[in-house]
Amino acid sequence: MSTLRTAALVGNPNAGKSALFNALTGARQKIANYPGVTVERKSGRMVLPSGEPVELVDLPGSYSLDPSSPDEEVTRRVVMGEFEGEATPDLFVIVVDAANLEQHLVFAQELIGLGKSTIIALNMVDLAERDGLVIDPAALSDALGVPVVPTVAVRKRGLEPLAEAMEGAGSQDMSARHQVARLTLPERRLSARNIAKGAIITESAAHQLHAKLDKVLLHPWLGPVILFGLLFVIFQAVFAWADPFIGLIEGGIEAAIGFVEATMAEGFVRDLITQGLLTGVGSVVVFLPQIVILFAFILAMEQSGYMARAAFIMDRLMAYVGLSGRSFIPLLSSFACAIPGIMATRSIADPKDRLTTILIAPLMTCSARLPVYAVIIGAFIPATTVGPGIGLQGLVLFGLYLFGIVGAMLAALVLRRTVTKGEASGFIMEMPRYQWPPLRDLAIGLWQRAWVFLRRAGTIIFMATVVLWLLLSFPKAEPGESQVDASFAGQIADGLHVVMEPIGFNREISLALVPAMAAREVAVSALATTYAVDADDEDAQAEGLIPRLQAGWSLPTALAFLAWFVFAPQCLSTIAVARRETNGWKWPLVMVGYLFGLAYIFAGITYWTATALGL
Ligand SMILES: Nc1nc2c(ncn2[C@@H]2O[C@H](COP(=O)(O)OP(=O)(O)OP(=O)(O)O)[C@@H](O)[C@H]2O)c(=O)[nH]1
Ligand SMILES: [Mg+2]
Repeated sequence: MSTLRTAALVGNPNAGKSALFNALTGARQKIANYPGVTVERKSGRMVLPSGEPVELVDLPGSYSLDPSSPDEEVTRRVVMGEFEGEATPDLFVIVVDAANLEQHLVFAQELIGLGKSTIIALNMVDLAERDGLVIDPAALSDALGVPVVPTVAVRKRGLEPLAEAMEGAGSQDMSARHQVARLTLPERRLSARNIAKGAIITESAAHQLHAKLDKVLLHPWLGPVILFGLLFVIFQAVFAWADPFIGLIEGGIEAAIGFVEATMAEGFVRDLITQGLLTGVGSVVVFLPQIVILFAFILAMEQSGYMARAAFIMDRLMAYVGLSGRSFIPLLSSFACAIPGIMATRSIADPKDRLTTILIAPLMTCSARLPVYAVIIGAFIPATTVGPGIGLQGLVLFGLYLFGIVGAMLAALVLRRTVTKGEASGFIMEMPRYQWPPLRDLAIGLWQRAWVFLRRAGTIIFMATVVLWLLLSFPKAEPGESQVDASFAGQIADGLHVVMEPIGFNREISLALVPAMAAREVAVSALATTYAVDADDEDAQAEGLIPRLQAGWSLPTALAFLAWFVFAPQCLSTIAVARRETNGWKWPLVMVGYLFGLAYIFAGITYWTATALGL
């Protein structure tokens, strides 16, 4: 009978702990090919061959039990049994990367030296084999005094032997371990080298191709050019490839509106469905294809090992503004959403580096801005080409992303010289090996992103849109009066408009910005709903958002609106996460203040300049 209740996956970053966790528990933790992906303790349930359930804990990667960053602190506390409300795990499953054995054995020995039940998952043996490394698990097990099980987490290989070893780990013979207990760090390094040497049977020079790839991709000027070119292609693709799919979704929504209008009696519920749900929420959902395309690229870059190279390339650039390549990964995650981005800063050791990264993370263009940008670009930027294969719309989108990045870098520069003053810290990150992104993982990752987007559309965006629709629909207008003028929302908009008029925002925009605090995409659904309510007959209603924007907005207004969204912190969840991660209101308030300030100033400058140029 096993008494195993909890087991923890521990080891160096990027060893495949989360991949193993997913394989063993059926969970879907994020995995990616760079160190520092997991920053929190996550637990799940796995079933041993005997049928007994075990709580399995996935931990952030760590190099030692001497934490140097907040995520490593979590690992230390769980391993040492200092984590509140939780006993020390009954069993450690140390995950080591077979192709990086020597390096990973340094921490592994420290863990083994704790004298707890321990087994080793010798993970990534497929990559080791590909590199021409053959490792003898028995020799490794003899040297370390703990069972060693070869695994390939992403192929679900070796899981059964691993589970069996976990089950049998209760009756471990600790006497075999005396040799590794209580070694100092230099001693552990030396013994790691010897143990690795003794366990590796053959080694060939298959590293060559990767070394060549790195020569090109990390080249001092070729590297940045390739990175820049790649990003350029991505934004072209977002517009060029999405069109047919967007057309399909639009057609579907139009058909649904037609169907509802043909089958339902006129009245409150029908208007709510056509104006609020289908027109409002539908105007956001049409951007799903663009989001999927963007993430297909991001996930492929993450999984292939290229992203860590990009961080390395960016390190030099980031040093100019007082940050290090460490901030790159959190900032990059912020392209999906600032919330995981801000969480990912837990892997940054230096507190001031970390704070600066949190404060600038919202300037990275999150996917919630994509619908906002896309709708305005679709309406005001002609779909012409400005060179062979270079579309103007994609170029403008690329420009907006760059604008955000440059804004973030400048903000970092100022912050590092003022409120978060301090020395820039160095950057060390091990480069993961290149590999083809596993298609299955890509598909799962994409599906998760799409699902996050659709769930937002179905919940927060839907709710905010419906509330706005209600405020727009009541009180009812007198004959001859416009419904929007008469409504509560119209009155709120009149008040806000006073503040926003100087930067070229009309009443509809001023109104849309309020519910868009819940989520940026709501700006789009709010505009769609406002115009749908405002339309005096069904023909006008069926017109769609883009023609209405074209008819109602000047180009300077549209450009100012884009500039606003580059900066404005229109997201309550981000503010809440910043509060949690900085333990107080001070920094989130600084963040909100400076971002709204920048948004107002830059929208204004854009508007006045565009007007002066006669656009
Ligand atoms: N080929 C191969 N790739 C693997 C294997 N296990 C994990 N990977 C890949 O290695 C990368 C890192 O995996 P993760 O599970 O995120 O690593 P982790 O140990 O949780 O990393 P941190 O959370 O940063 O500590 C991902 O790209 C995985 O797809 C394996 O056995 N074989
Ligand atoms: Mg992980």
